[in-house]
Amino acid sequence: MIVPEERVRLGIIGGSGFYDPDFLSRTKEIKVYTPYGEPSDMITVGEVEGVKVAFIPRHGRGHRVPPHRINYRANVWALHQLGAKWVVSVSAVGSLREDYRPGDFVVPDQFIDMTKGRSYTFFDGPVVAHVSMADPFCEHLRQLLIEAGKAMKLQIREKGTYLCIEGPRFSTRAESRVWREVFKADLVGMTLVPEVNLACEAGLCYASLAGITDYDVFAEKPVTVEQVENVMKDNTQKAKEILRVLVRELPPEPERCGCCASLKNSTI
Ligand SMILES: CSC[C@H]1O[C@H](OP(=O)(O)O)[C@H](O)[C@@H]1O
Ligand SMILES: Nc1ncnc2[nH]cnc12
Repeated sequence: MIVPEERVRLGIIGGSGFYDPDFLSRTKEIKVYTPYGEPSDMITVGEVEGVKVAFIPRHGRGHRVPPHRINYRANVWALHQLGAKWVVSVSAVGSLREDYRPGDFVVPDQFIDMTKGRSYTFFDGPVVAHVSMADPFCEHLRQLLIEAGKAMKLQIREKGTYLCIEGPRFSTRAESRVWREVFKADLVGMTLVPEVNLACEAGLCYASLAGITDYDVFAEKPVTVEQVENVMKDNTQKAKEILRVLVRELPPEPERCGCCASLKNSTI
């Protein structure tokens, strides 16, 4: 195995519309080899406010990789290999409630998994692990993201349940009704799972920064890619600014959270 020399504090996974590492300075592109195959793209290592950061666009540059074909294991493994202890995952999501509006940000605190057949674990045997997912996100990192958003006077929602569908199609009206009324989810997207599970297994402090682009299919006009793209550009610029404010407060090592210890007592 080739272990990269670069060491970073923070890993950033860019979602739809977030492919350009232009918010980093002193950049270098590196190829990271993993036991799980190729990450979605080359990884850009650079600095934000003097802090070393690694950036990977989840769908690859130019959005070549659909949500169900993303090599989540390789992406998470690559960031872990680069020494990232903190990972922020940026996503475009649909809203399932009127008061969470396009242009708002949400830092989810829960998720529901409706995906169908992805590679969910690094522990495929003979070592078997069952990590706790009761509180799936790093609370420390969540709070730092919320504070960064508030400092920028953005509408940033402190809680939300992200329901992850398999995609690549959007939900039917009947499905969307179930997500809202039966499951009481707040957001819908296609990429959080299994990224979040894998980050937990890798002992990373992981949080999601979800930018709302649409009202899914319960609004008068159901969501389209065009609609997502219109809002996404603005959300991406705001997300980059939130990240810039975040790194100023990001400690070198996580201290007051349990996520990094989640593998303890999880293996059989
Ligand atoms: C282009 S709309 C659907 C697409 O956008 C979201 O991706 P990401 O979470 O990477 O921002 C959604 O999950 C779908 O993959
Ligand atoms: N309505 C929606 N459903 C699933 N993924 C999305 N990404 C952005 N909007 C979405």
